[in-house]
Amino acid sequence: MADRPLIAPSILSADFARLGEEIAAIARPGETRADWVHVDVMDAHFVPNLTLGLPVVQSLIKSTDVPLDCHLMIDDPDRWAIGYAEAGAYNVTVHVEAANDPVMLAKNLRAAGAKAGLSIKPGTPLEPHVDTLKHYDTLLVMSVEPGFGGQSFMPDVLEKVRTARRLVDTGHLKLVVEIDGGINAETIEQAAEAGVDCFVAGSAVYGADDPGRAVAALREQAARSRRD
Ligand SMILES: O=C(CO)[C@@H](O)[C@H](O)COP(=O)(O)O
Repeated sequence: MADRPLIAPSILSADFARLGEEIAAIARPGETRADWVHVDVMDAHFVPNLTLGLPVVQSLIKSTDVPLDCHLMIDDPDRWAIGYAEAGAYNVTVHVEAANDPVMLAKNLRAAGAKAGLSIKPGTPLEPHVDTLKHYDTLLVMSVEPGFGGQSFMPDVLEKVRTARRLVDTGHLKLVVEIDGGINAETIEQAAEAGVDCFVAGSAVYGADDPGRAVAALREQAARSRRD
């Protein structure tokens, strides 16, 4: 398990006209600093929303030293994901429902210098992919249907988190278990109890008056609730 809970604010809930400042607000040294910046790339095909792509990510990488956690909600990630790794993204996550050969893609992402992540939608079972988990650095369990921020947390997915936690702990895998969707002061405790390492939070961070303080508060709450 990660030494301390990781908090990854999702810039989907930030002001896109002031992205640099919004990231700077969670990048100052100290407890208010985010561990990763979560970047939701959406193509209006895999999900019914359109956000940003590689040129914006390239600019963000130049503008911050907080590692970028790129979550690709796009069709054909086998073709597009590598560009994010080559641009210097810290972690590149693709959807198991979208990739043709997610294991090969993970190998290519690692060869390009990035961590490789696999994401699963709420309705996608984990079991068929258990044997492949050793090929990934992160497992992003979606706790809302991907596409939009501000949705309600789906507690049913916690069973998948518990399974993933057990597999990581018993198999000594170096896999960060990440959760995304509806994480806030009310829901983070159950996610932490289930064994999540990294918490993506959009509206709970960027909807707060002080995003940095929200990061610190979420991390503290998760730390109190995690099982060690
Ligand atoms: O990937 C997604 C949505 O598809 C998420 O990253 C959301 O952006 C999280 O936002 P909140 O649910 O925390 O508001």
